[in-house]
Amino acid sequence: MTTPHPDAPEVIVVGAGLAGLTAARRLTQVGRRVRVLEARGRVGGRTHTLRLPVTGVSVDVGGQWVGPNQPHVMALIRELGLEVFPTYDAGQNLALVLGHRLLYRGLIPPLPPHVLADYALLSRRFEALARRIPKEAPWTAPGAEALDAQTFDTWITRHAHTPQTRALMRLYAGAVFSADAGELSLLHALAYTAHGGGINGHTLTRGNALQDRVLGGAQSIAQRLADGLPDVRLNSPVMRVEQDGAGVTLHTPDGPHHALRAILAVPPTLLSGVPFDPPLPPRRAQLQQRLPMGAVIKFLAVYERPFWRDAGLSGMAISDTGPVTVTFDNSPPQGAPGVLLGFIEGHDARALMDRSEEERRGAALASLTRLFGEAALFPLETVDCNWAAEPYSGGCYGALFGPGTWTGYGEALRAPVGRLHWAGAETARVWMNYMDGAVESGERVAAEVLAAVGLAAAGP
Ligand SMILES: Cc1cc2nc3c(=O)[nH]c(=O)nc-3n(C[C@H](O)[C@H](O)[C@H](O)COP(=O)(O)OP(=O)(O)OC[C@H]3O[C@@H](n4cnc5c(N)ncnc54)[C@H](O)[C@@H]3O)c2cc1C
Repeated sequence: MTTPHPDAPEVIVVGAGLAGLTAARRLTQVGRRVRVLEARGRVGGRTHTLRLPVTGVSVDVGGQWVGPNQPHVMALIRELGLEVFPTYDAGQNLALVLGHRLLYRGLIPPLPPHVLADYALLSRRFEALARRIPKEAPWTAPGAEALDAQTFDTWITRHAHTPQTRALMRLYAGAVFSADAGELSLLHALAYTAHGGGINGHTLTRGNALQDRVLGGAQSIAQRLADGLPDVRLNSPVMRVEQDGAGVTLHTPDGPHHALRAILAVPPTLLSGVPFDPPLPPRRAQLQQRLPMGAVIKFLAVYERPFWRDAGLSGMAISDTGPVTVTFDNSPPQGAPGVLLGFIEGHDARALMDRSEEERRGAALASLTRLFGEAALFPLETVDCNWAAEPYSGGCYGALFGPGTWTGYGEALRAPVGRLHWAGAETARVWMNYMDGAVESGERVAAEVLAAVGLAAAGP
């Protein structure tokens, strides 16, 4: 490895998602020379805004919601001069649970009183446990080993007394983790829930994480960030990472890139396929093997108008019969055309992820029709994003922590390895696996790198 050239970047950021670009912005703002290497031909990573060809409407096929309880991303949106608009939530919600079609307002459908009591007890018990978990370091929680030795589903099965309560909690896992409850450690489910201050923080609109969408699409945050940076290189997948006493060398198809330090702001599991020289410490290497990505297909159907609003429906629905298990009204702020968003998650996503787009479309429209009637069968156009098919994401919304991962490997999640620093939504100390967490991790890692290299003159 050669000593970095004086004109070379001081810091290389791998990944032009919200985490990497936030870190690059903060370092650039204090005069550091930064290069961003991005594998895809676009910035934004797990945020992706598409303009649809037939109707011309813009839709987010990746992350989209932000809320007032998410200070990092909200502050960044303001700083970049972007605006948000409220999620449409007027009218009644719809639930299909165990074959019953129910209309309701708020979070919980009008189930029989004994079921509501069961759900209230179970969710309170779950949230009380969640409050005991330190979000930044779940492995230090009292009784962490026992909580991490069982799955969320084991806990649901043991403590829920009615099939409806089990169905609702499993829907929570699908909607919030894009996974089945059986794929998640209980400790992870609790810690993650704690990031939102409870179940409602993750699942409700007003005052919570689903309150707003970004005008122009969520990808515009990344685009604005990148526009302010001098050296963002697209189509530059990092294929090998080297470090020694003098600096780091990152190899892309265009050749080597040298710097003093590197920030790796990509989903940890993707780094399992990247050789490191010297090899990463065993705990870090095994951590990367143990963080599979969730399974989600985000499906959007565009209609001339939001016809469900005529029937007094909000467009928000939950269903324990897939493949679409959660829907929202995703129409633009002016209310036309009408856009229905359907999430396909966990086992439902696995059943469809290897099928053709046409087959996924047919299955998703059948679900929307079951919920909203015949009119849902005839959209002007549809689009979906099958995130498992995206090689530079590997799935979404984020990494899943199965049993044993937090307690066995948690300490390695953010600990720098020599000149290598870790960022990304998976490493967030707040709102892990959300856009807010990605931004927080970018801020945290920028401060970490500055502490290592100093604010002024370049030096190791
Ligand atoms: C369908 C879906 C819905 C979601 N909904 C929401 C939501 O409503 N609200 C919310 O807050 N969050 C949501 N999320 C999650 C949110 O989008 C992510 O947590 C966040 O965008 C992650 O940002 P990041 O920078 O950490 O990672 P990423 O966005 O994944 O960025 C990592 C970047 O690294 C690049 N990369 C990977 N490997 C390499 C390599 N070897 N070399 C160079 N570059 C590489 C990738 O191409 C990518 O651009 C959703 C995600 C999805 C997919």
